[in-house]
Amino acid sequence: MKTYLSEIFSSIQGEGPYVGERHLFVRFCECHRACIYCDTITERTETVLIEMEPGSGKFEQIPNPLAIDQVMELVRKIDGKKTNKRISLTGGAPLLQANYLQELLPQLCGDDHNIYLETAGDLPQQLKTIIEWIDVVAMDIKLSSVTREKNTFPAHWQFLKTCRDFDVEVFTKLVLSAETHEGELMEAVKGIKKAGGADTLVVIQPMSKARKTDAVPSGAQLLRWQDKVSGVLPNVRVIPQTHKMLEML
Ligand SMILES: Nc1nc2[nH]cc(C(=O)O)c2c(=O)[nH]1
Ligand code: SF4
Ligand SMILES: [Mg+2]
Repeated sequence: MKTYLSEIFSSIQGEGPYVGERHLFVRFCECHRACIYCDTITERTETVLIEMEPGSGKFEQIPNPLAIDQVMELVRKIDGKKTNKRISLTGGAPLLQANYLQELLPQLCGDDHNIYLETAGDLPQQLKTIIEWIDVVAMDIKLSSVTREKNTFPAHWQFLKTCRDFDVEVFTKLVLSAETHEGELMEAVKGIKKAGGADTLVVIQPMSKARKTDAVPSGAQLLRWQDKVSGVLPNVRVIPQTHKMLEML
């Protein structure tokens, strides 16, 4: 089996509650969504860019698609000394490649890697097929007032409930822009409470300026939303994308 990857690199996790940890990022091509703030190329690429020496800005290119053995060999080469605390599967949408992950993840776990899944959080059926190998799920709850797409709350609730049913560590991430509709935000938070429980961690991630939008939220908006959200779910943190401040991958 083969898959299309866009990048493999080691960096400092820049998002969420594990911010600051060293992670090995494996980025999958292709996505079923089109968030207006997307900062990633989501098309299939001809080659995968591999930063063999972290932070060097120098990339080896290997033609896509990649077989499982090729990915395992690359991971062993880059992370031979196990300097990375976790392997972050990101995209694009890694869950679109669930069949591939069913073969790759047992091998990565066999090498004792901790698996962190970065996901749009809306493909519950695909999640079920690989959840046994996942250690941490970083799931988005997409607001249509922010993404400019149609609402997908029911899929998010099923997804979050699946994480809870399988007892897998999960946190929710709400990317908020200046255009966030407060009613939609509060509906999302109530949905999170119902599907995930009152102890579910909510990370508010202020949208970063992107190619198609510069509607970054103000400090006053973030403070207001943190107050409102914490009225429903007490465990809420505002964490910006720190790797962008550092101009790192
Ligand atoms: N440093 C760093 N941290 C990240 N956390 C989530 C990322 C992503 O693109 O999914 C990301 C990324 O691209 N780089
Ligand atoms: S889900 Fe992620 S990768 Fe896909 S379009 Fe949205 S921001 Fe981009
Ligand atoms: Mg990113």
